[in-house]
Formats: sequence, structure tokens, C-alpha cells
Amino acid sequence: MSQSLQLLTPNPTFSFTHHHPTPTKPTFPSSFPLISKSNLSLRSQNHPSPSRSAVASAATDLTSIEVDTVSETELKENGFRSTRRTKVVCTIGPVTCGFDELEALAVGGMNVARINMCHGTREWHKMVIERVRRLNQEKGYAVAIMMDTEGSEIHMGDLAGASSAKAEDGEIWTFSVRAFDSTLPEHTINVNYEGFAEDVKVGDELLLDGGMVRFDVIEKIGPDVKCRCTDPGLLLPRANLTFWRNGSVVREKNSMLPTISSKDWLDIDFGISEGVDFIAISFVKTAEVINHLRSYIDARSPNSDVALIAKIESIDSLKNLEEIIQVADGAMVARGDLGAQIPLEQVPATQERIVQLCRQLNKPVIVASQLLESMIEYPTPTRAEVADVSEAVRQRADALMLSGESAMGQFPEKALTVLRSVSLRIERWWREQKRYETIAHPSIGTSHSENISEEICNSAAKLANVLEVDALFVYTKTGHMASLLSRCRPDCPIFAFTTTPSVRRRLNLQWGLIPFRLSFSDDMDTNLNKTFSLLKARNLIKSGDLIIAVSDMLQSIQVMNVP
Ligand SMILES: Nc1ncnc2c1ncn2[C@@H]1O[C@H](COP(=O)(O)OP(=O)(O)O)[C@@H](O)[C@H]1O
Ligand SMILES: C=C(OP(=O)(O)O)C(=O)O
Ligand SMILES: [K+]
Ligand SMILES: [Mg+2]
Repeated sequence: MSQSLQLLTPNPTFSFTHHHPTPTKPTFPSSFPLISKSNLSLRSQNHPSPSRSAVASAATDLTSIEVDTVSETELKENGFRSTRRTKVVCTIGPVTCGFDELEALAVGGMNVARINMCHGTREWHKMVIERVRRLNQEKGYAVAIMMDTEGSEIHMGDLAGASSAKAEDGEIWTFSVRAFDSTLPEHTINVNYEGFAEDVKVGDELLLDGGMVRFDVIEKIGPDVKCRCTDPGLLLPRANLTFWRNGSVVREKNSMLPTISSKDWLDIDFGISEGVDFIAISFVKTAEVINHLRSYIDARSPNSDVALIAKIESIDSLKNLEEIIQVADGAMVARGDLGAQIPLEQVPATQERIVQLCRQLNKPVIVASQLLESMIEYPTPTRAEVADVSEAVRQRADALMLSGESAMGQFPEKALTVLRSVSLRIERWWREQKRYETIAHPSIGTSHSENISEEICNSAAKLANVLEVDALFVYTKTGHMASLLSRCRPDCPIFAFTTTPSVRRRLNLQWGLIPFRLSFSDDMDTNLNKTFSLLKARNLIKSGDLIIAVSDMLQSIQVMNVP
């Protein structure tokens, strides 16, 4: 039995009639207009649970549904409401690039694998992409791939093969733009930016790795800059480098460097040809850069549906924040570099502002860097790190990101487990606290039809909270309706059914969405029948569960008990 509201575009007729059968869960507020639909008669089908190999061949099987085993287990184990809503991005590096290690991350809940083009060779990245693909194909996961560009800001070079170098208090180090071959003189660091020795002044402060290690500039000798270490620490290969004068970051000629360097363009070509799902653009300064990249991709690969993530990590990006997020497909609060460009104490408020703005503009947002930094070395996070992760979850960011913790740390899987368990706990706490929170977002649609979709999703999410439904179902070809529902952060999980594997992977970055691949038609009754029988066969739903279904083919809301 179903109660539904349908808004038919382009010429919506808002005529509603009352005729509803008795629901088994709370009824609507009587003011809510309804039209009834005939009872759905479900063919009873008896599908065996698909084996792993069945999942692998599902792409061609029109009668099956694809969902990853981890989401499936999480849904079954603790009930729908306890399913994790916050997504996790893991940076892949030397300790996690093996197939088994990647699988362990997928089992641990990794939603997106990030490769950072600052490090490693293209062959290495290609190998990681192929392994993630194989994992998806063989094991039914929908792990998306995010390629992160190097960008053209200043960073130090490699340490002639060493994995790190220790700078001690008071030591004199030389930062040089000279090219060294395989051996580096002692206490020497190569800098990738030619204008460095020219731009820097005696008395400036150098911050490496977002301020983890600091130096004072004491002398300039041609291409060499002599510096004294004031905050000792570990120098890592290719760590970022900024210099500060009178309390703010100096952006001389390096601010004129193109956001996308010639190496980045080659990496982008590589990413497009490999079919990555996301490209994260480092040090975005303006919306124009994103628009330019999008036209480039459209011209080069018209069928590509790669999503562009703007990394907010510079002063320039903060100046143009709204325009940048508006044109991007999502944003990353890249706190590593951001914390080296603005005073550290401004980072938390900036993070909150970016997260809120993304939610308003309906763009997924990732909170990144140093979430569990101590877990690179230790198996337990600090209390402060747990509080930081909790805050990002409480802000309801779409995703959290691991960097060094999963790329080169000693406890990648443990770090992932911490993110997962903290997310679950804070989400539950938040639901208990904020039940019936009213959802009010500015309207973002630019057409009548878009406004209708948006209002449908707002209403569906509100209904889902009030009626305490078990799940929201959304049938979406492009993923747009699913993201509009996610934006409302409803109390129940959102089952997003989509026909295309790439849309399914892309939705895996967004808060609360459990993406399924399913072939469906424009006929909602048929779609619902099919979904119910397939999900029942996998013991994911049972008769009597209350669901709300929305669709972007037929703009409608249907409330129903699973027959
Ligand atoms: N592909 C890779 N190959 C080798 N080391 C890597 C790779 N990706 C990441 N790492 C290591 O993990 C650390 C953290 O990763 P990330 O935060 O992405 O880079 P960065 O610290 O350079 O911004 C890096 O400093 C580097 O030591
Ligand atoms: C995520 C970030 O970028 P990257 O690791 O590429 O420097 C950051 O700066 O926080
Ligand atoms: K990068
Ligand atoms: Mg960065």
C-alpha cells in the first residue's frame, strides 16, 4: 500500500485526493495532501543471495541489484539507523597499495581511494587504480578514485631517497633552488620554486609541512638561503613550504604561478584516460580555474563524468570561496596547507564556514589532514584527535580523509576503524539531540523543475524524520535527487538506486547515501516491485518496513509499507 504525492512537471497540477489505507506506522499530519495509489501487487520471488561472482557479473544482469558487502553487513548488523553516514577517503601510499591492503581498507569502510600526484610515479598510480577497479569488480565494492593534483605552490624536494630528515633546534640549514643530483649536501634542502631565493628576505620565517618545522632566514647567498631552525621536527620529502613576514604569509611572484602546472595538465590527462571519478585541484584560487578545467575535460572527453573537487587551502581560495564552491562539484578543507597560509587559530572557524557553505550550495565536502596524525606512529589516537574528528562529524561534513595515516603510517586499518567508530557514535548522539530539527536551506534551483525536485527532497526528508521511516529510497539517473536528499541530513539512511556504475561510485562520497546499482524504468510501481523483491531476497528489508520513495523521473513522493 502506498500513499503518494506527485508533482507533474512541466505543468504541475496540484490536485490531491484523500483515500488512504491504514498505515501500520504513524499517519500523516492531516494537512498533508495525498493521492492514493492502487495497492502494489508484488510477485513473490525467491532469489538466492548472489554469490561474489554473481555480484561481479551484475553489471550486465538487469534483474539484479549491486550493493557492496560492507554497507550490506552494516545495514543488517546494527539496523538501518545505526548505519554510518559519514564517508571516508583514504590516501593510498606505500603501505596500502597492495591488493590485500586495499581490500582491508574497503572492508574497513573506505568509500574513496585518493592518490596524491605529489608522490609516486604515474605507473605506480596506474597500478593502484587497476587494483581498486579489480576490487570493485571482483568483490562488488563501489570504491571511487580521487586523483589529487600536485599544484604549483612551493614545496621542498626529495631527500635524495631518505624517508625523512631531522632538523634540530638551532641548526643551520641551506634552502636552495640549485638542482642537485642524487646526493644532497648535508643539511641542505632543495626548493622547487625558482623565484624562492629572490622573493625571500632575511628575517622571514619559513614554515615547512604546515608549520610542523620552522626556520628563520638569516642570510642569502645567490641561489642559497641560510636558515636557522627554531621549531625542530621531521622534514618529509616534498613537504610544503611557505614563508611569513610580519605575521602573514608572503605571496610574491609565487601567487602568479598557474594553479594547474604543466605537470598537473599531464596528470589530468592521465586521470581522464584512466577514468578516475574525482579530480581534486590543489591551491584553487578562482572559479575560473575550475570552469577552464571543465571545458578542457568536456572538449577532450565529452562523455567523461569526472567530478571536480576544489581544495580550499590558500588565502586566495578563501577570498573567492562562494564562487569557487558554486562551480565545483565539491570541496575539500585541506587543513594542511590552509594552516600554513592563515593563522592556525583561524582554521576551525574557516572549516565550519566551508562545511556550512557546501551544505547550502549542495556540494559534498571533505575535511582533511591531521585528523589522526599521531596514528602514523601510534596505535591509539589522542583525545584531542578524537575531539577533532567528532567536531567534523558533528558539523555533518560528507567525508573525513586520512592522509599519512593510511599512506605511510603504521596503523592504516586501525585509523580507519577509529574514524568509523567515532562517526557512528557522534551521529547517534546527534540524532538523539537534534531529532525534529527543522531543515531550512536557501533554494538553489535555477528552474521550476529544479525547484520542485528540491522541495520534494526537503519534504521527503522531513516526512522521513517525523514518521520515523526505516529508509528513504531515491531512484536517480544523474544522482542529483540523491544529493538533494543527502543535503537534508535525514535521520534514516538513503538508499540511492542508480543505473550507472560511475554515478554509484560518485555518490559514495556523500553523507548518508547507500548507493545501489539497479536497472530501472520510468514506471515507479515496477521499480518499487523490483527493488522490494531484490532487497527482500537479500534480507535487507522485510514486510512492514516503512519507506519513502522519491524519483527524478516522475517527480513524486510515495510513502509505503514494504508489502
Ligand atoms: N604515492 C605515494 N608514494 C609515497 N609516499 C606517499 C604517497 N602518497 C603519500 N605518501 C606519503 O604520505 C604522506 C601524506 O600524504 P599526503 O597528505 O597526501 O601528502 P603531503 O603530506 O605531501 O601533502 C606524504 O607526505 C608521503 O610521505
Ligand atoms: C589535503 C591537503 O593537500 P596535500 O596533502 O595535497 O598537500 C592539505 O594541504 O591539507
Ligand atoms: K596534492
Ligand atoms: Mg595541500
